[in-house]
Parts: sequence; C-alpha cells; structure tokens
Amino acid sequence: MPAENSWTAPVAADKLDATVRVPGSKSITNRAYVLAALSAGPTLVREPLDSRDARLMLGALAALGASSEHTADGVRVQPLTDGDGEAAITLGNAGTVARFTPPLAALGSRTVHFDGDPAIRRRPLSPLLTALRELGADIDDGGRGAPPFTVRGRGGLAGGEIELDSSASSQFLSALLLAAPAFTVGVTVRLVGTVPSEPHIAMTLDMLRRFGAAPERNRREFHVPPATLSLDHYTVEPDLSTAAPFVVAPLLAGGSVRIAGWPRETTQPGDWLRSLVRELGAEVSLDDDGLRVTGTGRLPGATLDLHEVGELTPVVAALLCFADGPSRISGVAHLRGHETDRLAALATELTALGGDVTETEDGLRIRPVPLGGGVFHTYDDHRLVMAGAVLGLRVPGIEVENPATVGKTFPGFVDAWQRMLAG
Ligand SMILES: O=C(O)C1=C[C@@H](OP(=O)(O)O)[C@@H](O)[C@H](O)C1
Ligand SMILES: C=C(OP(=O)(O)O)C(=O)O
Repeated sequence: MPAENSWTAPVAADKLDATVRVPGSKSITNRAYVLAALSAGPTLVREPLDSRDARLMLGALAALGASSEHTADGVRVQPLTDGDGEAAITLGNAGTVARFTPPLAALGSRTVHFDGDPAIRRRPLSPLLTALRELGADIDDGGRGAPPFTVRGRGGLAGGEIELDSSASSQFLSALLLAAPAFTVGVTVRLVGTVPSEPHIAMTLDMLRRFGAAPERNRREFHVPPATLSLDHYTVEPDLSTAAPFVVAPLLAGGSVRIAGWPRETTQPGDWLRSLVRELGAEVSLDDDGLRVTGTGRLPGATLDLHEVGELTPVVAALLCFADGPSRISGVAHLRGHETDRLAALATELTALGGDVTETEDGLRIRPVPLGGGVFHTYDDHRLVMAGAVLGLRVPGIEVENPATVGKTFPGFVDAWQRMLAG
C-alpha cells in the first residue's frame, strides 16, 4: 500500500535508451543572479534554473532592491538599488540564499530580516556572520549564529583582511568573495581549517572574472580588489549534480543514457561523475551531443573521498548499494549540516530497506545486500528523492516520500525520470 504523498519509484524493466535534458545549474544560476545584482547595468541570465532555490534568490534580490523579469531569453536582472526602511528575506532551505545574500544586505542601508524553513535554522552560518561583522557589518542574530537574524545596513562595507573557517561549508568563502568587489577596500581572506567543495570555489572565482572582477588566489589566501562589475549576458550550464541519477542509471539498468548539453569544460563538481562511472565499469563518451553513459553490467565496490563533491553523496551511496563488493565513502562530515543530516538519513533509510549501511565519523560504509521495498523518507531533501529513484531501478516497491521536495533544484524530476525509463 503506497504511503500517503509518496511516489513509487519505477523499476527498470528494459535496458535504457534515452536522451535527458536537465535544467540549469543551481550553483551557477544563483551566483549569476548575485553578480548581476552587483553589476553596474542589467544582465540577461540565459537558460537559468527555475526552481524553489532560484526563485528564493530572485525574491531575496528583489527585497534588496534588485528587480528582475522573465523574458523570452531568460531572466534580466537589474542592479541593486539602495533604500531605507525594513525588508524581509525568505531563505527556504537554500544554502546559497542564506550564505550569499547577507553580505549584499550589509552593503545597503535597509534593515533586513532573514528567516526560512526550520531546517535552515539548523544549518551552519556563524563563521560567515562573524566574518561579516569583522568586515564592518551590523548583525543581530540573538547570539544564535543562525536564522532568524537581522542585518542593519550601514550603506556599505569597509572590507579588509580576515581569517575564515569555512570547513562547515564552502559557501561562507564564496559569499565573501562574490560580494567583495563592492567592499570599499575589497577583501583578503585567509582560510583556517579545510574547505570542502573545491569546485564550487573555482566556480566562484571563474564567475567573478567573467563579470569583470580580478580575484587572486594563493593556495589558502584569497584577495578580491574593488571592481565595477558588468556583463551583458551569461548562459547557465545544465546542472551536472542534478544529472547524477540519470548518469548512474545505466550502471543499474543497462543500456545508455545521453545527457544533452554536458559542457566540455566546467567548474561544476558533477563533472567528476564521468571518471566515477568509468571507474565503476561504464563506457563513457563526451562529444557535441553531450555525455553518453553505457552500462556494461560491471559494478565493483569503491573507496571514495567525496570531500570536493559532497553534494553527489546521496546518489553515489544509492548506486553503491548494488556493487559486487563493499564500499567506503569518506571526507563528507560536513553533510551533517546540509538540507538534513545526510549521513544519518542515508544510513537510516538504507538500513530500513534491509541494507547494511553504517555511518562513520566522516562518511558511510556500505556492504551490498539485497534490498526490499518500503517507504524511503526524504527529510525535505531533494537529493534523497533522487537517491530513492536510483534504488527503485532495481528494487520494486520503493515509496519515495514527498517527491515534490525535489523542486528545490528540479521541479520536473519525476516526469523526466519516467520519460528516461519509457525511452
Ligand atoms: O556554492 C554552492 O553553490 C554550493 C556549495 C556546496 O556547499 P557545501 O560546501 O556547504 O557542501 C554544495 O554542496 C552546495 O550544493 C552548493
Ligand atoms: C547542499 C545543497 O544545497 P544548498 O545550496 O542548500 O547548500 C545541495 O544542493 O546538495
């Protein structure tokens, strides 16, 4: 009996033969919107993601005085305009909105109140708020170091030199770097501790350069001088992390899947999937038609450090449940501060289906054993919906709870998944 508000993830009856188009990258879309708002003139963001997180970002920018309009070609974002009075920003459970917009509020003169879903109140933020205060911001968080909090804009941010512990989320560092061209003296950030999600930092630096800034990096030290940003248009790549369940599907179902528009060069962490699935036995080719992945029936276990590509963990963990040997995932302790505690959620849900999955200090240990059907709880986490879909390819009766929560990054996911299976 299907659970209420659930989706029975379809089993792959035949080998796959499908072309899939995934929507624009969340990380690129929301960076493009922020940089566009900081620019001197309007920017057309082409092929952007339209999802909960992207809409939350546009809503936040509107509250800060940067209007936007959907046009036939994408979304045109106008520069931030200052104002006084009060404004409110709704964060949902979007890490990019919660981390990237407080510096923008500090650049203006409004008093801006931030809050969101219960889950965002539990996600790490305090190192960013502390850094912003050191750079000149007035922030009242009631000592919580988390939403709800209020930024009282003082009409600008001085900037300067700081040390930052960005080990709980790379987004603290990205947030400071993205806004830094507008700080009076720019910023110099010296990292203490390790930082996850290295490709997302490369993405931040690359996009800053495209908008006309001149960030410099010397290993753990970053410098962004003041700059006037400007870019007429920016085209967003397909989201390669959203593509993850489709990329791994042929390893479980056989046949081929082509992901249209896979870029030849990119800073996205999802590009690492090409080498992962090759290592796990698939045939992989990348050409002008996109990425083609063909299953070979082989699927060995693997030992993977996912520190740089943590957001891929739920889908990779689901895949490895079907390997022909044990696997170990490490380097992702920071996933405990993602949409939910992803390590606990994956261990709990996979164990409930009969799996042998245990949490370690910084990852998961997976011993493949036959799984059975049942409710797969998703904890309001889009990537758990995707992981549930992957499990369903091989296991009848996976009831993915609250599939609509995938709308954080891919509102059309369930339809696209069913189309892939229909060929
Ligand atoms: O900057 C970004 O766009 C992101 C950085 C990463 O965050 P963490 O470093 O907190 O894992 C990633 O997991 C998240 O999905 C998107
Ligand atoms: C961690 C993620 O999202 P956020 O941007 O909310 O941090 C994610 O998408 O996996």
